[in-house]
Amino acid sequence: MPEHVQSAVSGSKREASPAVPEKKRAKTENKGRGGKKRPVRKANSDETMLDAIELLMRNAWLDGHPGSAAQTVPESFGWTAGDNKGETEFCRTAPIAAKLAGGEPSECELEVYVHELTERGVGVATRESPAELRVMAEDGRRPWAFQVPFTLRGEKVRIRSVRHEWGYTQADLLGVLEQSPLRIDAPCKYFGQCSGCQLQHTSYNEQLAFKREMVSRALMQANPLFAQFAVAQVIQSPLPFGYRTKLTPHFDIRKDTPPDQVAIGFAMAGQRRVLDIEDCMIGTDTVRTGAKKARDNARSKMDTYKRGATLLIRETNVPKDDPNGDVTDIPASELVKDYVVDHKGWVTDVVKDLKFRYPASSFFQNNASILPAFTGYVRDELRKWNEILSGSGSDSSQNARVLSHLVDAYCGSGLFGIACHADFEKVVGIEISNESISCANNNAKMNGADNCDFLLGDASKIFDKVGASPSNTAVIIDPPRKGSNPDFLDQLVAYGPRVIIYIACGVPAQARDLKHMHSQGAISIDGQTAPVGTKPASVYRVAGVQPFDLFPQTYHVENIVTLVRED
Ligand SMILES: C[S@@+](CC[C@H](N)C(=O)[O-])C[C@H]1O[C@@H](n2cnc3c(N)ncnc32)[C@H](O)[C@@H]1O
Repeated sequence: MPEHVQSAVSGSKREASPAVPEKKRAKTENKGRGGKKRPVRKANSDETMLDAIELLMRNAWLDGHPGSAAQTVPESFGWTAGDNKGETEFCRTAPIAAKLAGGEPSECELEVYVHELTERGVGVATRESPAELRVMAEDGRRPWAFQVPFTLRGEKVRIRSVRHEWGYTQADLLGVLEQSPLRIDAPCKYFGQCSGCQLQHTSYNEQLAFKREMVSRALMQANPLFAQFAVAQVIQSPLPFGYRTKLTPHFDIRKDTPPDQVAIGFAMAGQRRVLDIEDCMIGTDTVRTGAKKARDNARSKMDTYKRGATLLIRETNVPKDDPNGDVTDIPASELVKDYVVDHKGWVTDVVKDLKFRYPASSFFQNNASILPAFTGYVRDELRKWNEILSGSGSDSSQNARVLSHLVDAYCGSGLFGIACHADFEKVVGIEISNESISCANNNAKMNGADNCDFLLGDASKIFDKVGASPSNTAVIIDPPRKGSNPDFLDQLVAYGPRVIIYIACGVPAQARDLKHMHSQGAISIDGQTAPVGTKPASVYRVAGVQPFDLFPQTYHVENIVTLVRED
């Protein structure tokens, strides 16, 4: 393990991130100390840890002992799970964790085996080796689990516990005792301290394999029947480093910190402090140049910023001879890279021969290197199904096509609708942000996509505005990380487009949405649908699951699911 990781992870104190899974809430609601009613906490992403433990319990070693490994900390320990003691947590946590894990309370540092990774790339470890876990399973006992970042399956590591969550203890990695053959030296000197990247300690190929597995796992955890969906190999980013076209370093101005010592960078792993980062390797060359200048500039006028300020550096494309000039009539190929640091500035992104213009502060996909493949996949998937459904084999002329209309729901500034417009008679998009919708319409105009009409509104309001038979319509949905909602999904199924392309940056939410559709009888698996009282208007089969790696070195993955209506 690189020295900087070791020094970074040792001695750190974590901040709390409360997590009380839904099923536990009812039980915990009134259990505060001294009879005080504790507020009900929302379940959050730490549940992925519980999912991972659950998986651990269900795997080969513990087969036959299904169910959550979650255990509550015994009251006799003088501490109730879920309490947040912030920075003083460690001194109380370490002995408790040691005891829960079957050791002596004096063991503040423990040696543990990493068996699994959560979908966030965090190791799930126990004091027991795989062989010992098998014996435990036979005895019907459950292990106490630890969450250890920056580890890999099969590793034996030294940890120090930091704080408890439901059924597990968060820990810091102190050192790797038995190293996985998949471990590599992380290229970035901030890895292990910075919260931005979680996977730099393994090769890019391994990262891709991990992400494919995470997509399968998310689907399977939503519904075990979804294990039957074949998840394709993850399409890799052409740039595993130097890909991010947007960086947002932030800083925390504290009363006693001299301006030249204010940390400007990203959140420290597991803490609410900011780590000073001079250079971020996942940024594009242009963005890194911009970030260095923006840092220097911020330092020189630190007194003008408020606590919690954020810098914004975004790559843009500008006319070569006139960086402030109008890009409208200049071909994409003639634009050159530049950067924007003004939150109120404008950005032009280039995706092959298309240009997209939008305010620097608004949403756009942040890995330009993969966008031609990403948008190309959606376009080709629609073309493929158009040809198959038209029964026209290789005939791709527009007249022969079944799919004449495209709906781009959650369209942002029009990326997918415009990228696919040439294959459709009409494209209608919908988006809730006023600013984005006006960009989408301007972008359509700038790219000669005259058949596009982007409307302002909630995605669920699109279905009466399509103006075409559902049998001639394909729908793209690309909601935010939290996914879509039953209202939209039920209307989608009631409308019944011939093809649905569901693009997701939040794969568990996407899996949950598919689960909802399946529970309504709207997804068939092996020709079978879930038994429901009233049959839905349309039934789909999953015709493709294709992950894309838009965010190398991090645990994030984008996933595209194609659903085709069964007629
Ligand atoms: C992940 S982004 C995708 C944007 C676009 N497809 C792209 O790739 O650039 C999700 C978009 O959904 C929009 N959005 C969020 N909630 C929405 C809703 N209820 N109805 C319509 N759009 C919504 C957001 O403003 C955001 O632009």
